[in-house]
Amino acid sequence: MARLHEFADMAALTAALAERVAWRLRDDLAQHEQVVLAVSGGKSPVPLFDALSAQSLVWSRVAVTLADERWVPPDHPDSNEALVRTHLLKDRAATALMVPFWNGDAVPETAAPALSRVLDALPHPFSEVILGMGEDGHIASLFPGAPELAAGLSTRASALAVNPTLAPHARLSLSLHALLNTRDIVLLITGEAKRRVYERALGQGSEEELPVRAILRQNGVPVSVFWAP
Ligand SMILES: O=C(O)[C@H](O)[C@@H](O)[C@H](O)[C@H](O)COP(=O)(O)O
Repeated sequence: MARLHEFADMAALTAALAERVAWRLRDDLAQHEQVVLAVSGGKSPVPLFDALSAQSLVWSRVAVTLADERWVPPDHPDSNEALVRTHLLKDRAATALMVPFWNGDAVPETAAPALSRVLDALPHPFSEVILGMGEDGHIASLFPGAPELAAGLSTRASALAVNPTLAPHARLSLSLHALLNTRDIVLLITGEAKRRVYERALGQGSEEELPVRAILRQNGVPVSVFWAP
């Protein structure tokens, strides 16, 4: 069951969420030598990344990885790795370890097995998975209508290639199984349109129609929805 946290604006949301994620990482660092934070790309998390990079914690023991990657090199403007390196792995967080998805292969299909092995070797469960959501209800790169969606929702492999029908770029995404191997999930959404999608996802319908339902309907991992207009 998801818990909704509503804020008056993005500034208030960002401040509260940065404190919360930092608290969780510190708490886990007190008990584990290395902890893992998995983050989504896209526009929504940029202010959060900036705020998080100013948080004081032992970042050298934090591995930062992705929920998904657009299959473009890190010097491409759409690269999620570049977004994370630019906005999160700086200031106090500059010493965090980046675990990228991109390996230079021509297509993500050939990269998925090796990435799954890299991800499986990281400490589990992850400390936190921070997800965004598209207006089509996708999370990570689990897109409605993608030929790989059913596999993404059911495979035990950690990573899979996805070829969205509408969104740009082939992708490499964590599977639902990997997204749920965490102590906590944050779903960060902004604006009225995504709020309506979220409300709709709480109602009846399939996970294939709105993949975000797959995390809202499970009870194994707490999900906190952070929303601002
Ligand atoms: O790389 C990506 O595209 C994502 O990780 C994706 O799942 C993103 O979180 C949503 O599309 C929301 O994106 P915005 O925040 O840009 O709306």
